[in-house]
Amino acid sequence: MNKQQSNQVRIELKQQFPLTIKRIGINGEGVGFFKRKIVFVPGALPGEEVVVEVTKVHPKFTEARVKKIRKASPQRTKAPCPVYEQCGGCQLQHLEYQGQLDAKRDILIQSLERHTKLNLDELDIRPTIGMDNPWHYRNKSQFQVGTQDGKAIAGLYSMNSNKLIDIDECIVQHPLTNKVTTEIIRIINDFKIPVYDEKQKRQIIKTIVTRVGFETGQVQVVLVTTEKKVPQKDLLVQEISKRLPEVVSIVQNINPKKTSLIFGDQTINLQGKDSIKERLDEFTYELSARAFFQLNPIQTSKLYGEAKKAAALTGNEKVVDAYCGVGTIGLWLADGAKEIRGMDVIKEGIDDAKKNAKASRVNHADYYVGSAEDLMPKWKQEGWRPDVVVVDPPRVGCDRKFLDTIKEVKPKRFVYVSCNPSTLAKDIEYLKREYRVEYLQPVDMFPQTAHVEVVAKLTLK
Ligand SMILES: C[S@@+](CC[C@H](N)C(=O)[O-])C[C@H]1O[C@@H](n2cnc3c(N)ncnc32)[C@H](O)[C@@H]1O
Repeated sequence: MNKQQSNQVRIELKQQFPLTIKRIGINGEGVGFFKRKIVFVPGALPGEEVVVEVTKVHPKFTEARVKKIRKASPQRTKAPCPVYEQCGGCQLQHLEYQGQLDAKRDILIQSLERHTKLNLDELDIRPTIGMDNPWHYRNKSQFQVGTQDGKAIAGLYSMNSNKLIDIDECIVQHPLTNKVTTEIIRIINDFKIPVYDEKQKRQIIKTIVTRVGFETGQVQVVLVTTEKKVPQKDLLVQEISKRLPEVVSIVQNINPKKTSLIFGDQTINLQGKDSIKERLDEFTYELSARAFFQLNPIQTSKLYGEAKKAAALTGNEKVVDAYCGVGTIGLWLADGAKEIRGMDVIKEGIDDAKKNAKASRVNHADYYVGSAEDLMPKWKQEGWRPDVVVVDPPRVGCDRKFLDTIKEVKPKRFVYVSCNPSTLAKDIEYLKREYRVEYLQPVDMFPQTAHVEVVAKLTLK
């Protein structure tokens, strides 16, 4: 069948057909082709032969669900989480761990195929670095608060509906985050503290965020609320301190907006410190509520180790730690660098970064509040040029203005730590005239999910 004919193939809603699954797609779904049209099937695995039913038809792709598995993958396994199907927070629990690691490398390959013109046969794309025990790895939970049968609950909104799934034992979370959230909900119910304002028809306590220091055992609780005033706030704080001695910091963050962003701009200390401490190898980090910190501390050491390897410092380099958060990567690289400059848009993160450098006796690192796209051109204009640049941007990738400055400043090495292979691929493509990709190293920061983290080493041509 030629291409024109294949485009004329009509796929109808509820239509059923057999499908062989070829790959895992970027969102963790199985990917197959029906008469050359791409079909996404959540829950299906590579190598499987399934019968699917079409659930949605789009101009360029089709969504379908598994009706029957005719031939199952030998890597299919039973997902241990009781709310796996409803929750949607994890996408790959039904795939054995080695299969997940392979799938993540393949997702990276798919992104490079899609967004670059690189010859993939010539690229060194390494096997994904996994975890020994890929459970209970998350140091932070962000559970939404709601009500069910008149009682407060905390959990995640289902991927496919607006329903809040009550979660009291999430198996990818550190047990302390589960314990703390469950106990706070118990306190709210014990004292009948309202989480929803019936009159105003709005949520009062929106989200309970807990972050634990794996090495220190310290826990911070952030109560995200729509306004400053919360009924029985003092009682709630007092009970949390009484029942949960591991909680060393309780803060309130006010976010009146209805957005997907958890935090608003205002944070108030309610009890204890403003931050908690965490240790990774020999470094101690101070973490404020809004400051970014990697979610999987065990893999973070491996990730930063890879960043350090790729930076290949000799002691003489001026290094930029762009999108630095609390300064973690820069500190990791500090003993090999002559000078380090880091920047981040979150002021609390930069405040923490300065404290962290001081605590680690690193005197040759400076941290600045501001965006990478504003500060890099400014430094260039002032005549300050780095030899090595490490970036770790959010999912949207690097700003073009920042990458344009990199092309002009021409650091010898550009180390790209990425949490989104699509934007990584686009940015690599944008830099390809100036930079050669030496290798790409995926690291599994989020077992059981389809998220892929990669360290890419680029060198100046
Ligand atoms: C993925 S985190 C990386 C943080 C840090 N490197 C680490 O490993 O913990 C991305 C960071 O980029 C910051 N950020 C977002 N947009 C930025 C921008 N345009 N310029 C600088 N930093 C930015 C965020 O505040 C966040 O701390």
